[in-house]
Amino acid sequence: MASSEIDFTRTLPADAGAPLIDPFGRTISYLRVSVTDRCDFRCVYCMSEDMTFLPKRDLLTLEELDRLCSVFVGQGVKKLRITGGEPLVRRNIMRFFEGMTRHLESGALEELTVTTNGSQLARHAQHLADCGVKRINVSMDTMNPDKFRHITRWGDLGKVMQGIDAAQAAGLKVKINAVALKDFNEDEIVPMIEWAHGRGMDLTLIEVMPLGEIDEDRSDQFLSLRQVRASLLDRYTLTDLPDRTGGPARYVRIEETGGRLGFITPLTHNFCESCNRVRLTCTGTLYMCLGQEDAADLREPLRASESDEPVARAIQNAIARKPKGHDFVIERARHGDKGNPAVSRHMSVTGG
Ligand SMILES: Nc1nc2c(ncn2[C@@H]2O[C@H](COP(=O)(O)OP(=O)(O)OP(=O)(O)O)[C@@H](O)[C@H]2O)c(=O)[nH]1
Ligand SMILES: C[S@@+](CC[C@H](N)C(=O)[O-])C[C@H]1O[C@@H](n2cnc3c(N)ncnc32)[C@H](O)[C@@H]1O
Ligand code: SF4
Ligand code: SF4
Repeated sequence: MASSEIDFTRTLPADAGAPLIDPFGRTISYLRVSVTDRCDFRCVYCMSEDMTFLPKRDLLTLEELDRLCSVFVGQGVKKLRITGGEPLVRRNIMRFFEGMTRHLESGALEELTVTTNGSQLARHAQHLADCGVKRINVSMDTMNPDKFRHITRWGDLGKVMQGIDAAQAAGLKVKINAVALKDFNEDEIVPMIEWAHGRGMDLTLIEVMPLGEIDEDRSDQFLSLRQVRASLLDRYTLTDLPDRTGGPARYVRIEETGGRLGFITPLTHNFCESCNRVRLTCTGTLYMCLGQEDAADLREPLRASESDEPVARAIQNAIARKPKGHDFVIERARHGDKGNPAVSRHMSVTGG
């Protein structure tokens, strides 16, 4: 079998079933997988313009990714989010989605989903829906085409909009993610709420996090969502909702629009105590926390044996080292420390 082909006959490992529980008693049921570090955009808060991406030979093949994800599913992972870089630019990525469908069909996996910049969505939306994807997150920080080109360095907002149209036409539930950026989209938050809710989409606002070196100073970008929420109260009635998606967002209902608005505030609100996730990179490195450097190599045990046992054991050992939480320092993000981010890798390595 060619290495890029997926063995659809492979089911869960024989020793499946041992749940992943970390030292703080948190059950790990959510795996975020960055299938590529490459991207067709260069969002200014995420990457520098001149990025060096991994050589292709370092990447896990799609078959290896399939095998690794299947081991996680065998160990109790119920939710899989495919991210990147831009996941939809990875060659033949739809074959990977097709492969994961078997775990949805067996009931072992409850949710298969994707976070995308939307640039390639128009051509993949129907296929994603056919693979059992029900909802997706699309990142979009502005509705102004010129500002969009500026923030992504060269992205085409029209294509993203076509992608969102195609996703909704395919029956996918769409959530829009927008990073709240000082002096950039503060004045667009209300129009984006009206637009998203008018189309039946949730909107989630994200605070900038200090990950990876970029060309700009993050102190110029940081906008506190506490401040945003306070200013929205002048206009809207916000009702706190208990809703949880398995993600870190805290939601409110905006009574005037009837839609949901999420806030992801990793710096000002600590949601680590209920953390349920770990992150796998496209090279098979497992990060036990978005905000820490510690990681475990799963590629070596994966390649060392035909049996899934060594890698299953390596995953258990890694979970036993999962830290309590991140050490993001608000002041560092707010006042800047351009040359010294809290975590040296870019967000695109783990996919957020
Ligand atoms: N600090 C921290 N931030 C996170 C974590 N998970 C997600 N985020 C942030 O949330 C952003 C949006 O994540 P998404 O990929 O849309 O996923 P999500 O919000 O978990 O998705 P839902 O399943 O829709 O709740 C990420 O880019 C990160 O910025 C986490 O575990 N810790
Ligand atoms: C790294 S991207 C990967 C998936 C895809 N390319 C996209 O943009 O949706 C995932 C999310 O991380 C967010 N993100 C990237 N860098 C960030 C940072 N430094 N702080 C906060 N969010 C960031 C993006 O806005 C996006 O919503
Ligand atoms: S946020 Fe997503 S689209 Fe933007 S540069 Fe990072 S990986 Fe690419
Ligand atoms: S920062 Fe780390 S511990 Fe906290 S929610 Fe994110 S991954 Fe979990």
